[in-house]
Amino acid sequence: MLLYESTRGSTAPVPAAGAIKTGIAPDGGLFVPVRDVSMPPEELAGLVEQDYRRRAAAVLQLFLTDFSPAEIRDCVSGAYGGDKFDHPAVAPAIKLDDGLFVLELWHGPTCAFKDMALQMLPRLLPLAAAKTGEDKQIAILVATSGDTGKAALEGFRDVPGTRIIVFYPARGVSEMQRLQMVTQAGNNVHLVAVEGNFDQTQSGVKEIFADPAMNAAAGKGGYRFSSANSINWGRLVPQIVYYFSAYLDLLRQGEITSGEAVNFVVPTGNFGNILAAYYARRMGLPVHRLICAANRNNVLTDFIRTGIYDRGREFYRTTSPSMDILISSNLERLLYAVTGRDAGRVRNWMESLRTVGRYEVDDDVRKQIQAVFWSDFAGDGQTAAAIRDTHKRYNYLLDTHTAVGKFVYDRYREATGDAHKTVLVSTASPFKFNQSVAAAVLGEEAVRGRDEFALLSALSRFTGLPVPQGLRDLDIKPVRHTLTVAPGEMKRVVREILGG
Ligand SMILES: N[C@@H](CCOP(=O)(O)O)C(=O)O
Repeated sequence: MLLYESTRGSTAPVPAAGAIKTGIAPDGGLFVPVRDVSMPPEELAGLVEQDYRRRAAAVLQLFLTDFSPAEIRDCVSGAYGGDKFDHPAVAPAIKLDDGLFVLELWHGPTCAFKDMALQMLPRLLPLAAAKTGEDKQIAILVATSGDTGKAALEGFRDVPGTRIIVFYPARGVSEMQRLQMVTQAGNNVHLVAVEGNFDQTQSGVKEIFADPAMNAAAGKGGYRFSSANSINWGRLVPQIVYYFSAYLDLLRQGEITSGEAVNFVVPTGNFGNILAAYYARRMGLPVHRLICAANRNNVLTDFIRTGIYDRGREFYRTTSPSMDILISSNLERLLYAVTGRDAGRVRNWMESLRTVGRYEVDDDVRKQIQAVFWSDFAGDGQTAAAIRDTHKRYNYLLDTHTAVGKFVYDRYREATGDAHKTVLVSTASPFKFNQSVAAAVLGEEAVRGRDEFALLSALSRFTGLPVPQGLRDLDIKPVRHTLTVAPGEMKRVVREILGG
């Protein structure tokens, strides 16, 4: 059975069910498999003609060895079956030109890539709780810069044995993201705005996980904590699937030949999405470079270029708010992998990040990272120009986050001349960031004074595409969540909700 250990080295290894149920390791580290996992080439070849569900089951089974094939099949059909996704391929790879494809990950209920994992985790978590003999309910704490929150609320809505509390930065999400969250229905869902930025919100949640008194209070109320952020291994595995699926689609469409390496461009803030691509590569998926696209909060770009991670910088609010992050949680897993599982070094770096706000990795680590990753960033003006130009050139509308990726892809091509076929990972529907997207394609004048819903209609007319189901009717749904607190009040709120 495949076990999972902590990147900080002081937690006894556990099966996947234990890692998923716990979310974050008790020593503050992140769970990772104790050994590399490979996708056998013959198994990969056998998946070319299969649909997304079969591909997902194959990848998941390699990691979740304590889940039976029948359990995984049920989870996969529940997550990706029926009409949950509004595209038959679930995550289609769309050709823009001979060298560039867009992997659309936003056909799920909340119009962002988070649905790819957050339709799955609510199925895995109750199973994980049962497998580990858990007698308490699971209280899921989430920090969001906009997309994870809604996808987690929707995924866990009324899931028996769970209660979910989502914290978001009060002024750090798009208006559509906010409306999606404040109108969320469900008997087990709670939403709290925090007067702070995403980093403060995420640190607040991590403090709660690490606080013995909070854990005891949750226990008294009949709960144990878990996470639906990408710190939870159960969030990452379903994200590995779509990298395989994109590659298999390109093979099936005859765009690449078997074994041909491709690049992935990934807009990322918390480093979870691109880390999933890195795991796919380690499993044997032919990947040449992973191109990490950042916005003006370019802490990851600086790190990949210099080996210095320094969060001591100004925090900007951008038109790609889901990536407004300066503390990228999942980098810890990458560091663990490239140091050959050196928990001591990882612990020291993370301690240094916590206490002095920066760390610097050794040359060997930096070089290993640079051998795979390349990074650049886009400002808001460059993001808007990428939306406009891509629409003009390909008649294809990008959301702001994907546009950051497109800008960085163009930079990458210019800088390296690399001609490998490239998949641009599209993380959200353009309708979700309608204000910035409409301003980019229709002009600032055309959006001035028009509300979100007028802009949805305007974009729908402009593209000839329907407004996605998940964004319709937000103007008539009742607002159910209005609580706003200071970062220092997050613990109190959790105690009150869980009644410990
Ligand atoms: N971009 C995220 C931030 C949290 O990231 P996660 O992948 O760790 O959940 C968001 O939209 O909330």
